[in-house]
Amino acid sequence: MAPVNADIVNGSKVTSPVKKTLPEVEDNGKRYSYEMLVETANFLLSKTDVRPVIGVICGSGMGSYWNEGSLAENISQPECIAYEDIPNFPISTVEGHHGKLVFGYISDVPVVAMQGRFHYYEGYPLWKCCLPVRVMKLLGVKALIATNAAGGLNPNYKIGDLMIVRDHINMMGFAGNNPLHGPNDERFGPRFPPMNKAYNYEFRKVAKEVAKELNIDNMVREGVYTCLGGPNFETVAELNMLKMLGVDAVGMSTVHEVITARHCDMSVFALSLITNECVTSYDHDAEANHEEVLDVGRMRQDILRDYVSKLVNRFVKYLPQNP
Ligand SMILES: O=P(O)(O)O[C@H]1O[C@H](CO)[C@@H](O)[C@H]1O
Ligand code: HPA
Repeated sequence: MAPVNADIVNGSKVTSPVKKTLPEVEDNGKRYSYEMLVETANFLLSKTDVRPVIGVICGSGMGSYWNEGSLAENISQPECIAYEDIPNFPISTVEGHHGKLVFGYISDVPVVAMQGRFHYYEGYPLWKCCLPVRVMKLLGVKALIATNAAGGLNPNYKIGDLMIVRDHINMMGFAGNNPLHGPNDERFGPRFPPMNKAYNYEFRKVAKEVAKELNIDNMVREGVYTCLGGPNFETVAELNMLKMLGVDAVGMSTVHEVITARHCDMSVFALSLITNECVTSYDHDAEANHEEVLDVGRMRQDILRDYVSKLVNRFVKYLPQNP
């Protein structure tokens, strides 16, 4: 048997090499009412004059932290509010996820961006991971742009490609884990929302046109995303199963956010950055890791920033008008 690591276990007394306070993420089954989220939205509206119509979720390494030149940094007249200062909001615990809402303008369109999202593996139930999406709705947001880092399962995909999400497979939902699980508040949306038009057709069409205009169509794909619970990356057998099911890219987010957004009638566009190749053979030496995910995000940040800026500018024409 390998000797016990003396840095971790000192005699019978277990010590931690790095002192770290872990965040409280347990909710003890408590759900947030419509009224509580109205309180959160009103708090935010009192802190800024920006009235966002598009919400952006920045994926891992895709503006999820403040980095010169990143998508989030491209927001003009930015007003940042830390998650920990927002009533009823969870806090970000993942490396590379900053934990701030940024209000401001992209291409002169008022937006709110999440610099850091919430994942199931952090310990949050799915409804809580998606709480910001409902808050966005209450702020007046009409369309959601969700970006994510994902492993490329489609053998034609290369690291650094962008995948427009055409559809998803809700693997966690198959096991009954759904952000809409529990009592339904009709003020957000119906008990049984349809999902066959989850990813807005016009947005996807425009995104392909814009890719051509920016001369990046050789790296822009369209495919099916799935979200697994994480935090471990997948086994070879799991990835081969997902491949058989028609999955093109694998991640640990987005699906529940999209379901929540569609439930409350927001239009949705989602974009995956392929940060690593999914390993589907036992002969392959590579191992997925989060550092690579963040590095590829940095590598593609300029392209992503310019692409999303142009998308915001074009999507705005397709937003439903107020009655
Ligand atoms: O989906 P985002 O937040 O972009 O991040 C992806 O990258 C992380 C793994 O490296 C996971 O959190 C996965 O979901
Ligand atoms: N699997 C799951 N989530 C991910 C991956 C992956 O390969 N890459 C980035 N997020």
